[in-house]
Amino acid sequence: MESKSEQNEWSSGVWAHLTAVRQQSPLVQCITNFVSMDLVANTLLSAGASPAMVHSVVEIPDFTPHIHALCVNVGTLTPDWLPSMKAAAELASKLGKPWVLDPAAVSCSGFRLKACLELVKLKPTVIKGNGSEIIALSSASRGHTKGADSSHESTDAIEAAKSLALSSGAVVAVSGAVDIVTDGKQVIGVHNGTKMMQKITATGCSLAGLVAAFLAIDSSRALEATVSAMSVFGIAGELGEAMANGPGSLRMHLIDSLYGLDETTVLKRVNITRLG
Ligand SMILES: Nc1ncnc2c1ncn2[C@@H]1O[C@H](COP(=O)(O)OP(=O)(O)OP(=O)(O)O)[C@@H](O)[C@H]1O
Ligand SMILES: Cc1ncsc1CCO
Ligand SMILES: [Mg+2]
Repeated sequence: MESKSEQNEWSSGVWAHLTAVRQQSPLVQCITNFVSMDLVANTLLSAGASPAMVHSVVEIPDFTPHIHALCVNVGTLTPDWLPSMKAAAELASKLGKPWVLDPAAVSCSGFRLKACLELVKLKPTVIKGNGSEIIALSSASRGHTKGADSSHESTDAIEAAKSLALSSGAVVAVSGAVDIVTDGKQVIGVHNGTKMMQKITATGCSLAGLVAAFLAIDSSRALEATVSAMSVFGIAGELGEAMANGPGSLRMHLIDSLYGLDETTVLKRVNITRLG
């Protein structure tokens, strides 16, 4: 059982992170899939960050030095996108800017798995995937694929996440019923969120973008910033679901709830535990 004071510490950390994002409005470059661009950008705006979907390899040398964080998502990867992703990731790492890798649907082809393994070598600050994605990336093998959806519980991926964190040096985050965050030693569980979020495409991609925004304002504490982003997004989903009639209206209410989140609600709803 988490002690009351530990839970309070997590809650005040989550609120402090959200407040900092709202005050500093970090610029987050997103090289993300076509399905997710709109929801990722709107999620970042609602949280107070500034999204920029800048993809072209020719723009990266000019633009990436100005960003505060980067999110790379391979959900609709083609061979002509990969050089942009690698160039942005390499530059972000070189300039000490935090970046997030979302290995969306990594198991769907050998091409995608190889691309993700190459991106992992470029030192992402955080790797965020669903259970199946983290298991595949950690073992560098495709196994069964359900495309962008997970066929595993996030808790099935704890050992894979720890092993990937240790081999890559990244904090690894697994989204699902319980969001798992690990640096290979500590394992934290974020119990916010609602099942219906799985019925909106790109909620996981949006979460990865949000993690990038939170890293931008606390990059030296990647594990804590990631936990905070996951809790905030989950709480917005919980509040959104209470107003929604189904996934379509949840999408709208999730964005509104994220925008309107206040301190009392955050302090009351944060549900974070140490799992190891
Ligand atoms: N069963 C569940 N209960 C509570 N919250 C959930 C559940 N499933 C997913 N979520 C929440 O939904 C969000 C998206 O996670 P999910 O694992 O569905 O992402 P994903 O598979 O990467 O999605 P996508 O690829 O469509 O972007 C997370 O914030 C997560 O906490
Ligand atoms: C549905 C879908 N297909 C490729 S990426 C994506 C968005 C969720 O990851
Ligand atoms: Mg995903």
